[in-house]
Amino acid sequence: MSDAATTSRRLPHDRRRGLMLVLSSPSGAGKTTLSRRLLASDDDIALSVSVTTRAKRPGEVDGVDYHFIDKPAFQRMVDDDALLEHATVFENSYGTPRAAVEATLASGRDVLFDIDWQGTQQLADRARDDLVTVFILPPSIVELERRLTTRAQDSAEVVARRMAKAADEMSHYAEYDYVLVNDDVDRSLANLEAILRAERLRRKRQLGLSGFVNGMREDAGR
Ligand SMILES: Nc1ncnc2c1ncn2[C@@H]1O[C@H](COP(=O)(O)OP(=O)(O)OP(=O)(O)O)[C@@H](O)[C@H]1O
Ligand SMILES: Nc1nc2c(ncn2[C@@H]2O[C@H](COP(=O)(O)O)[C@@H](O)[C@H]2O)c(=O)[nH]1
Repeated sequence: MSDAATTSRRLPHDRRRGLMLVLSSPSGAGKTTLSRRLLASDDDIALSVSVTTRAKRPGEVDGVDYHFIDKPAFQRMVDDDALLEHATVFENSYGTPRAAVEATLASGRDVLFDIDWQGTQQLADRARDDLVTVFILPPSIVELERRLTTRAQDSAEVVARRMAKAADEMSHYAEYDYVLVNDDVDRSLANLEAILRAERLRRKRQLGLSGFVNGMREDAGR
């Protein structure tokens, strides 16, 4: 369909307040996999690319997967209040650059976050109304370890450290709006898309509704 045709089908209530969709999980449950699939299928949502002090994994691209920065640069961003939230996870620092998130929301698009429970709590303190939070559980602990191992991007020691923290991470699932058990990727993606579709339709996010309804009432009175 052409742009003009799409535009002409737009109704006044299609103007939306952008939302912030957060995915959290124990390491290896599938956040990155689901994020990539969602971003590929939906043009109205953009990833918040975090800054981190952790080393780049094979295949990761600076500016795409993360902004890889050193500890002094991270501390400067904290001091300048340039991060919406930040946390130490597995002994590395991670944070969400504020400017990019604000620019995306201002352009009318939604923002996707792949962050841990500490960052989610900080975002909730600042913007609960705009936040939709999803916790992703693995089908089992054995499967979680299998996924971390077969991903083959971390040493055995790093995998062991992440497995040791998994139970603690998972204990936060009840703080989230939605929980998905990521057994089958296609099914999880479909469920994530359903959550996003429904959340976009919440009355509080549809900005032009009163003008739209008033216009119809005037038309009906003619
Ligand atoms: N539903 C699934 N079934 C089988 N394998 C999966 C599934 N979802 C993800 N995987 C695989 O599990 C591994 C870990 O997934 P992924 O990197 O997406 O996890 P993550 O939650 O982003 O981890 P981290 O927090 O460490 O970044 C990858 O190799 C991925 O291909
Ligand atoms: N609080 C934040 N947590 C973040 C951010 N970016 C990533 N993360 C979380 O860190 C762990 C480890 O990630 P990995 O890429 O090293 O495997 C994972 O739980 C991420 O969700 C962030 O900006 N803030």
